Amino acid sequence: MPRRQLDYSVYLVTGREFLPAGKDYYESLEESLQGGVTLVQVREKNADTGEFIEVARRTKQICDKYNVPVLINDRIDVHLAVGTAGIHIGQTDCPLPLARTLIGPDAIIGLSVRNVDECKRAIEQSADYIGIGSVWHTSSKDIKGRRCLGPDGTGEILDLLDGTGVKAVAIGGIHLPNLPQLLHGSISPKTSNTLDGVAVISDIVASQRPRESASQLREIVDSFKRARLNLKGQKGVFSIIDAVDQAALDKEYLVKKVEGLMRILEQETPLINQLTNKVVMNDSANVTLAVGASPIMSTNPRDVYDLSPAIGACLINFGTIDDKEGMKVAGRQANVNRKPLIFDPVAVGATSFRRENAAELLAHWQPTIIKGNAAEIGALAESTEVASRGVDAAGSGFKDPAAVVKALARKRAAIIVLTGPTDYISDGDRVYKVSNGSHFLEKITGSGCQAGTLIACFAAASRISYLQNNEPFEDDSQLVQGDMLVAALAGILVYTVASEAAAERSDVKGPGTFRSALIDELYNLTPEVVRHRAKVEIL
Ligand SMILES: Nc1ncnc2c1ncn2[C@@H]1O[C@H](COP(=O)(O)OP(=O)(O)OP(=O)(O)O)[C@@H](O)[C@H]1O
Ligand SMILES: Cc1ncsc1CCO
Repeated sequence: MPRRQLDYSVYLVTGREFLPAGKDYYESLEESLQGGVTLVQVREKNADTGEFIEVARRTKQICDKYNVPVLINDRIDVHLAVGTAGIHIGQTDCPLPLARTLIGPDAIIGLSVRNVDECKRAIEQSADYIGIGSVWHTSSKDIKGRRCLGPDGTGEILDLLDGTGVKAVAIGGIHLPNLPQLLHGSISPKTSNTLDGVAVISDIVASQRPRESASQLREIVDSFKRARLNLKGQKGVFSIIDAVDQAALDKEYLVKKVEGLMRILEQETPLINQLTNKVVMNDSANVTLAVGASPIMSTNPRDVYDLSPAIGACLINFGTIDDKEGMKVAGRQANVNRKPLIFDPVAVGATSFRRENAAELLAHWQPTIIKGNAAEIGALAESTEVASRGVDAAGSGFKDPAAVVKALARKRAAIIVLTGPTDYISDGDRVYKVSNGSHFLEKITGSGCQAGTLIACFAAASRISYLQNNEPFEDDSQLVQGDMLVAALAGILVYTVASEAAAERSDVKGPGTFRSALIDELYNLTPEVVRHRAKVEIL
């Protein structure tokens, strides 16, 4: 008989030590079940055997009322005494094959895994599920300086589970604000496998209102699962639903969408917060104004926190890495407030300092769109095909740029924009190729940074378009609402088309006059000119 299937969506791990003062454990447990907890693990680190059995027995009694299964942390004897659904063991607890012989074929066994090797062993030993962690630092477990996996490390492990039937939950530092980031950011790069649920302790146990806490977590997990079902198969991260899908493959349709977004920017003037480098700050603010949006270059952690609810999108460009704390807060708040977050990892491949900073930021928040030149995208993709020369890329580029952007989009669960004489944009499913632009863009500093700024402006417009029209799009659990693939295309197209118009002007004599002509042409650009000049291919 196959073992019972559990619903891992919101997996509560108990911890009486985290209860708020005056809150009773059983009362808190019952409220959390009413809020939608789907599975409970009784974890007692300090109780003696008799007390553990008593807590487990009463926990099971309450969970039975809600038809929610109970697992026991570590202690096979307690599981056998109480007759729970199974056990959860760690790497240093009773070995899984021995545990299986002791508890029989019908009970569930879950195993904690911290890396790919432990996951492979868990599959070999036929664990029913694995608990992947720690995803982030947490006060409830001593992880002794071990590196946290982050959403992408979690995704690498999920790749191994595809087709095995082994289920997976993530654990460690998971809270309501970072839950969407985790769910989306951990979609596995090769097989698009996803978490079956998340294990939480303090968000529920330490809450004065565990019912609300559990129900908010449940809502996010449920809507994420619905969205994945809607995406059917191997679609990209931000794929739109089938009705629009065919149309999205049509160049005319895309250009029309870009035109619509240009109008929205003019009408709505979204505020774009840009944590960017000292070299380009002024030009970036001016191109923002030229397309109708409103720039603010705020970097102070408190300030970016307060601004986040009011902005249309946030750009993080670490060209001069001056404000890392501000970048952390701004990115995290963009995720919390579901605002598009555009990451421009300037010269990330050039130094280990930059690589480490990019890794730290990417473990802290989930970008919506990542934009870079060939060296930057190559560094993030861990490819050695393109070297960097400071902030520029050296050499002729990738042999198969479309494959690079597609794979990285899947790995990072973000839209990827690769700039250069030809630009490639992908959501992990489709790839758009844009052949507009001017060689003068290579002769002014920060053209890539300005392209990133414009992508942020159009991401804000795309979100507004979604909110205004309730456009048919993927489920509400998406980290950011609106078609971010079209937004990225719009930013690149508008910038490169305006650069062509600027380069053709008779008063443009070189990079200096080109630089100011470019701002004028962005300001004067009409949707009709974009339509006329657009060189977009759908690969
Ligand atoms: N030779 C070219 N012909 C046409 N367009 C170009 C050319 N080189 C760059 N571009 C365009 O310029 C913009 C910036 O791309 P690029 O790859 O040069 O960025 P970058 O190296 O990050 O720049 P920076 O470091 O100066 O910010 C993109 O929109 C790209 O399409
Ligand atoms: C030149 C330069 N140095 C750091 S950032 C920057 C702008 C182009 O990326």
